[in-house]
Amino acid sequence: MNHTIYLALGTNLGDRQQNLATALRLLEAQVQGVHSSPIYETAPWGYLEQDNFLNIVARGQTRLTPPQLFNLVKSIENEMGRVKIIKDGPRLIDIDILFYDNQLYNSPTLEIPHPRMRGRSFVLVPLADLAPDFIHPVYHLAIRQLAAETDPSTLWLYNPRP
Ligand SMILES: Nc1ncnc2c1ncn2[C@@H]1O[C@H](COP(=O)(O)OP(=O)(O)OP(=O)(O)O)[C@@H](O)[C@H]1O
Ligand SMILES: Nc1nc2c(c(=O)[nH]1)N=C(CO)CN2
Repeated sequence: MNHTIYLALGTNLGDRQQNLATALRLLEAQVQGVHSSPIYETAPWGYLEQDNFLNIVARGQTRLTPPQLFNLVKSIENEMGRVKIIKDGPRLIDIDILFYDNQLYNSPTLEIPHPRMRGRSFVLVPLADLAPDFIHPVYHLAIRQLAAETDPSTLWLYNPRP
């Protein structure tokens, strides 16, 4: 059975546009029909003394279960040489699982929907580009409403190089 998933990707180290492209290519091994939002340049959230991020949200279909999908995104983060030194600090690539159909999933290492998306413009604005009418299965609000709660001054459309 195919499941519709939404992933949030972020990067603020090295060649950020290339990092997003590499992560999407690696995802495509196990996720079909990958479609991504426009790229946004976003002010750092949390730990502020770091460079701006590029953020996107991607949708796709997969036969993987939630834990298998989690293993895939972690292996891509590791393969791309992520080094994590500071909480909320700089990273080559960060991939969060936002939704898995409209299911709820909870384990000690994985919670779906992602529990920390509310208030994050860098997640909700690109998500609203792909799925404005999707109803969040916990908050019971449309993504466009959740995006409207966030501060739009913290992100800009990024002009990708060709
Ligand atoms: N839906 C989810 N997607 C990704 N990670 C999740 C999810 N739910 C729980 N986690 C857990 O969150 C942990 C912390 O993730 P990570 O190291 O990427 O933190 P972070 O990206 O700095 O913070 P945040 O998760 O708030 O964006 C992961 O190791 C994972 O176990
Ligand atoms: N703008 C922005 N800020 C962040 C991001 C991110 O992806 N974008 N990720 C973080 C760790 O999850 C911490 N802060």
